[in-house]
Amino acid sequence: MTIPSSREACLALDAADPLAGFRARFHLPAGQIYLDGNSLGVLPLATPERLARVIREEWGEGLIRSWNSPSPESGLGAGWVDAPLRVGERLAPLLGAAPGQVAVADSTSVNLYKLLAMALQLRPERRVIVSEADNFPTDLYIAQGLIAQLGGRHELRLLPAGASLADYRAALDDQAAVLMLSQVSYRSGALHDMRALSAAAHAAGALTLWDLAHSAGALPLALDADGADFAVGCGYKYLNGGPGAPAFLYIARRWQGQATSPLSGWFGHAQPFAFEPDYRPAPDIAQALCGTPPILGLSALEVGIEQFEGVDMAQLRAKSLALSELCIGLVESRLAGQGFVLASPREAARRGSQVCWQHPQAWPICQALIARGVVGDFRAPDILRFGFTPLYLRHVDVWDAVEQLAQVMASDEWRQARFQARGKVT
Ligand SMILES: Cc1ncc(COP(=O)(O)O)c(C=O)c1O
Ligand SMILES: Nc1c(O)cccc1C(=O)C[C@H](N)C(=O)O
Repeated sequence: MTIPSSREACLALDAADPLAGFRARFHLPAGQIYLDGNSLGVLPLATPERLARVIREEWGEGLIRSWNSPSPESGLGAGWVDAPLRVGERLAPLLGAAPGQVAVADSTSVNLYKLLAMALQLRPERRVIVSEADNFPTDLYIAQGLIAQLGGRHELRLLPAGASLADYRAALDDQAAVLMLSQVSYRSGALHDMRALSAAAHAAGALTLWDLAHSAGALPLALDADGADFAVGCGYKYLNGGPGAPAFLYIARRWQGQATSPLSGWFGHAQPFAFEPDYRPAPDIAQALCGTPPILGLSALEVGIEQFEGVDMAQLRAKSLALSELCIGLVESRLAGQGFVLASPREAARRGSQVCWQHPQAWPICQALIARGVVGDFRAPDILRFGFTPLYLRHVDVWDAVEQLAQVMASDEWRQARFQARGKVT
């Protein structure tokens, strides 16, 4: 891609952008360039009204009857009880999943726990979970905790970030039960080849569990076609479901009914409202549910997912890469010699939707940028991270953000930020 050489050239790209119209669907705070949608997505304009309706009408008026399916006679019933599967069904096309394989529930961490335990049940003779040392900590902590609960007979085998397909093939021996990876690295934005790694895992007799926290809504996904066995992901990042939005989980149809969630709550029962004393697992994806669904969070997430209606995911991917290429090109040309080292893969096809820079002063630079209204984030020890959300970011935003970065470096602002308190979220 040729990097636009002026702000006007960026504006021209925005004018020709087929996704430009989607920006109007979101509330974007004035005076900010938000490059953190990979941590917490922005507010869809339709969300407050939808939540107000759910609160006033479904909760306020319908009360307990809102759990039931809508009734034409009484006008009551909001189908709350079906919300985890209904919203899962709406999300499924974005994940490349045929119907009946996606549910929305719990947090990503809890879903990892449930699905990792299920995957291990399906490989009872095997003892190894293969993953990446730089995986998001919660993924590793969940695996460590589960291993301890299972009596310490399993092992977490971690490959370094950047390990090749050949390295994974070598690690996937006859003891490997599960390959558990984040498809896009939260730290570097590196993108794993799901199809090739799933095939490698299957060739070794192992299953796959993919964390799609930084993939869902950020790039086209094809869980079914790529042979994924299990997957989880966050609702509050690129899906714009709001802070603490419920997470999602995917279980390939071939494994449904073959393994049981270790959290055998009543919503995963074959007939929750039969109130039987003994647990009888639902035969389908509902088995991975546990307790009462958080209706307000689910309603907000449903609105977030609706914003993708009419979005061509190939166009979204093309724009995501154009924005990240623009960031790389501009930083490298305008800030050459100022200590910024690209920490994301240079090859576009190997990147998710973020660009990360290693810099010894990444933290104060990040703070100085935030003070100027350019909100990216810092990841210890020395990573400055910019997330690109193609539905609401423009080329000109990238241009302006790099301009601000250049001004931060030219001034002494970042030196002042250095002496402020550390330990905040960004
Ligand atoms: C790859 C990945 N997995 C999981 C999580 C978070 O999981 P949870 O929503 O359970 O906090 C994050 C970010 O917080 C993440 O980046
Ligand atoms: N989940 C988060 C939270 O509860 C508070 C602050 C940030 C987050 C994040 O999403 C971190 C994120 N997973 C990351 O990629 O760094």
